[in-house]
Amino acid sequence: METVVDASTSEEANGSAVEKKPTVVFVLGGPGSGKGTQCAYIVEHFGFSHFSAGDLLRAEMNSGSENGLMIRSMINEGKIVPSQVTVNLLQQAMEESGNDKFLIDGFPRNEENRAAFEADTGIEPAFVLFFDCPKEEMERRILNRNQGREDDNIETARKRFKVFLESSLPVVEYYESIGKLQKIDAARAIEEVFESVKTVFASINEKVKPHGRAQKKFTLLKLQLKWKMNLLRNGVCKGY
Ligand SMILES: Nc1ncnc2c1ncn2[C@@H]1O[C@H](COP(=O)(O)OP(=O)(O)OP(=O)(O)O)[C@@H](O)[C@H]1O
Ligand SMILES: Nc1ccn([C@@H]2O[C@H](COP(=O)(O)O)[C@@H](O)[C@H]2O)c(=O)n1
Ligand SMILES: [Mg+2]
Repeated sequence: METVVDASTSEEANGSAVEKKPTVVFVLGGPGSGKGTQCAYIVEHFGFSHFSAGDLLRAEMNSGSENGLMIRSMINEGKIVPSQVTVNLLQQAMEESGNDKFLIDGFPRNEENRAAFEADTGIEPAFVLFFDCPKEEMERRILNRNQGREDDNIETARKRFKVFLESSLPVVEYYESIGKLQKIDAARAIEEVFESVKTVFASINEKVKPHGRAQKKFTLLKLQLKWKMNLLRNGVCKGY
């Protein structure tokens, strides 16, 4: 298993140890783009714990909790559940896992999600994976998924896609603007997509190995410049 080192943490300042925060990678992409599928492979290869915000919400919905009815109605309408509910579920799952490396899948879904997670945990993602897939392919995948999800029908899928465009893409664009976005072409076969994912994790590992503060800053600036050049050349998504 390969390891991934967080650029922002395991460093010593003035001889004293700085508190080591967990490494968090946000995994974003439209409904059905393949986030959960790829996360399972990443867990196997890179030792992360995987938490899907949607899965946590569905478990909470089925647990008979006081938020259950509200969550069911939001999910069936493709709407985004208030951040405090989702952030609490994520924080609890992270604490209970005993791990310090997390793939947070399907989160942050909007600016409110992003700000609430940062305010409550003090954690910023090491980087953000974005699975870029055309709408027609995502629709096909959702309608063929067959996992008994109440929201896997054409009507709700279209609502989810609209919410993705209006609320989630701006968050993707935000991470692009600060040089943290790693865009993956998700329209290919599962194995091909994972080859690209592996390259991202391996190259991040190589580039953020702990070294001097000045060298680290220089490396990050170089990376940001490279990502920005790529994004300028390719645009942020498949032109939804
Ligand atoms: N690259 C791929 N090619 C073809 N089918 C795929 C690919 N990746 C995933 N799938 C299939 O598409 C469906 C959706 O994948 P997955 O559940 O991973 O998407 P997701 O992004 O997590 O969706 P959601 O946002 O709705 O949770 C699944 O049935 C999965 O097996
Ligand atoms: N941050 C989030 C994530 C999900 N939801 C709700 O769950 C639904 C399903 O999410 P998937 O990632 O499993 O597709 C989604 O449509 C939302 O209703 C949320 O509110 N907040
Ligand atoms: Mg999923």
